Amino acid sequence: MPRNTHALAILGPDLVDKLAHTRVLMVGAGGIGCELLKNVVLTGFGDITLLDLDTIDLSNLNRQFLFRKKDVKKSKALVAARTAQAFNPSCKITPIHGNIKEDKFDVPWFKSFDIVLNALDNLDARRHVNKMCMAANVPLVESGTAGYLGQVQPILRDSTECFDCMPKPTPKTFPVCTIRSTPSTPIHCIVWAKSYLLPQLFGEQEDDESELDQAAAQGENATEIANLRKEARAFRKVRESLFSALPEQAAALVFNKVFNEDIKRLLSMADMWTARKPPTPLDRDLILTDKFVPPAVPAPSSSEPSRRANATVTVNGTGSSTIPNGGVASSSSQAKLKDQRQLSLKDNVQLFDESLSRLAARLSSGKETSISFDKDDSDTLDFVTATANLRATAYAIENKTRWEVKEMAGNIIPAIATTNAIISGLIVLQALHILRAQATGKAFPVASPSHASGIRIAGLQAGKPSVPLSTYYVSPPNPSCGICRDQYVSLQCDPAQVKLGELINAVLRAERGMEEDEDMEDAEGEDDESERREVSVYEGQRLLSDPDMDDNLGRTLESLNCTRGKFLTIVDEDEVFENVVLALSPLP
Ligand SMILES: Nc1ncnc2c1ncn2[C@@H]1O[C@H](COP(=O)(O)OP(=O)(O)OP(=O)(O)O)[C@@H](O)[C@H]1O
Ligand SMILES: [Zn+2]
Repeated sequence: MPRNTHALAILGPDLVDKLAHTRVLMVGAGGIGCELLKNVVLTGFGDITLLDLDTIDLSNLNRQFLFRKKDVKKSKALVAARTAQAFNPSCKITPIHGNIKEDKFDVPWFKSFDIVLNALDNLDARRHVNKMCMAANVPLVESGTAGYLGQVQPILRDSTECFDCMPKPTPKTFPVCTIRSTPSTPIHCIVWAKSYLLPQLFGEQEDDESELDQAAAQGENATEIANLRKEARAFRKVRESLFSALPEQAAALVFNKVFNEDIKRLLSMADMWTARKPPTPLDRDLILTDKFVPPAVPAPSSSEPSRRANATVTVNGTGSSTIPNGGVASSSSQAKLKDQRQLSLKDNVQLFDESLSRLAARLSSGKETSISFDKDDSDTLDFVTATANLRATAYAIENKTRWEVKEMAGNIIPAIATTNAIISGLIVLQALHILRAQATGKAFPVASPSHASGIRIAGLQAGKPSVPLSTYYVSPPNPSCGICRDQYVSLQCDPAQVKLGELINAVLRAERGMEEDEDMEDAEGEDDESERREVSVYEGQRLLSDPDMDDNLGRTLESLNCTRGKFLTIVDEDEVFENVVLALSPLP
């Protein structure tokens, strides 16, 4: 039986034939990408370009089934292509180990594909591919998964909204004073450890006054801000001791400043604690000799999940305190996996000491000039776990295991192989719908309340196990979208020769329908034409010229760092004409 018998029966000969000649770009060869490549190859797509910037990590193997242990540290794109090639030797797979944002992947390069399938994990790369597909007018199938949820969105220029038509919610942030002075939940302590303490001790040395200026401008408590400024200055001294004192002394110094003196100082601001429970300074010597009595963690409110409801005392005391699931801290939990073990208060102090000296040694060795949080860097994860828990103890907040801290600090929602597999199947179905519609040569049919058949968003929803799949109508483009409503023009030129002024004149001439020899102006733009439009020119967010700023008009594009792959946006100051976006590409 020929390989495509089933595909022929299901899709029909026309579409099957089209697939063999369809050029598809796949961006990302991770969790979704591996599943998707397998599907795309087995469906019968004939010409696949697969791009990924990363190498294979051990932690990928639980769900990225095109990779084996021997492949760790090799290029994802190359290994995935090699593995999938064996599934269908007649298809051509071109792997590229690179970043999709590189300038060489410009608009003409995107135009060379019939369809683009995204299998990415970050907003930045997704937005970039969206823009390139809008500029090149190539259909895009966008996808994402988070735990048990997933979504596949077809994006078709002029027919559907694009990825950027609606603003995306920004990641949650917390007021500075909550993080720095008045935490009330574990995440507040984790954010403090990861984004404040770790950078203060091991990050780039920069003054954090501007963050405080901003907080003051936003009306946060003025005395508190003044105190935080003092504290920041005191930190510089502590940081120096990390590299001059013996490790044991340095750990004690940092501990006492952060978990004792700073907390005492906060306590002295009585008005802060009239409506909330004051923190308890930690005494290092008492903790290490098992004599410290930590403040009790209040029982969780009834809205907490029930498995926590029988928690009685603190999770972080000495050997005698209980942990939420009823065991005794430290001793009985030692049998558990290291990461999932509930640490005692003393364990946390020891973990603090060890990780602090490991991090200090890394900076002292001179190999690194600064260290920032990375969930896969165990020194930073240990440090954040220990310091977040110590702070939580001082504030009578529940402690977290190293495993939980990793999830919370890394904003990680566990990736589920089955979700990726289902979503990858839906991506191929969406691609087939689009290709079939494309073959008719008419506008894409988009489903709406009055027109049931057509392209839709497909998703995997939570909370309804009986109906896991759902579809949604696609919205039309947002008329004010700055990405898909702009006019894109591919501009082939030699940036070393063309000057910005010449370029603007050429565009304005085109707008007035004039021939080149009708033009009276030169590059430096001694223009005396009253009807000339006033325009501003931007590269990305960077302003290159406007009616009052003509310094750059005589400069070449190259000298302005406007080369292949960059976009120049020409904005009509009178808003009569829509923005024109020039996509710079090389001469043939
Ligand atoms: N700008 C980019 N250019 C090319 N590939 C990218 C870009 N940004 C992300 N990727 C790739 O997209 C893939 C996304 O896959 P996935 O979400 O499974 O992430 P992962 O890095 O494999 O796993 P995890 O993040 O859970 O450790 C990754 O392989 C990543 O390298
Ligand atoms: Zn848009």
